[in-house]
Amino acid sequence: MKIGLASDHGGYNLKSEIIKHLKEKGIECVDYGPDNSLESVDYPIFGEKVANAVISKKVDYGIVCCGTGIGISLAANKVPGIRCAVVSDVFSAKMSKAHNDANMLSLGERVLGRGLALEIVDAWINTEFEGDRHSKRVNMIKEIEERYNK
Ligand SMILES: O=C[C@H](O)[C@H](O)[C@H](O)COP(=O)(O)O
Repeated sequence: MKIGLASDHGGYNLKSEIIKHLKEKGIECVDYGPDNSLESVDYPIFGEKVANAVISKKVDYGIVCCGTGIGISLAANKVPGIRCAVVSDVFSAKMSKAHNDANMLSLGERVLGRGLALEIVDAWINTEFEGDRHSKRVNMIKEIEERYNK
């Protein structure tokens, strides 16, 4: 499994912790920036970078972090085909994969402690999409996207 990650300054430290954690598990990580936490940067740039990497299949999944996880997920979700879930608990992390086939996860460094954030990441990467009735609903989301992207 190959995961693309990015953040803004508000999520930089959490992103770094997640990369360290995933690498310890032998999971390949591609860091789409930023390279340091000192500079204030704009989260849409980094949300789009990872979303693009997911859609173009450079990576299998994306994980992004900002202060709340909200702004960077909103940006990522503008890329057609992206289903980026902002998650703050383990149950929602599992469901975002099992039912919604989320291909990106977004976390808020100013919301979550390190321990919970890493548990969320583990739950998310270890959960599979269940398909079945959920496939129909995910396809309905794609159809909405197609209607508005003409
Ligand atoms: O949704 C947006 C994120 O939480 C940003 O990380 C946050 O808005 C950045 O705020 P500031 O520029 O005040 O650090």
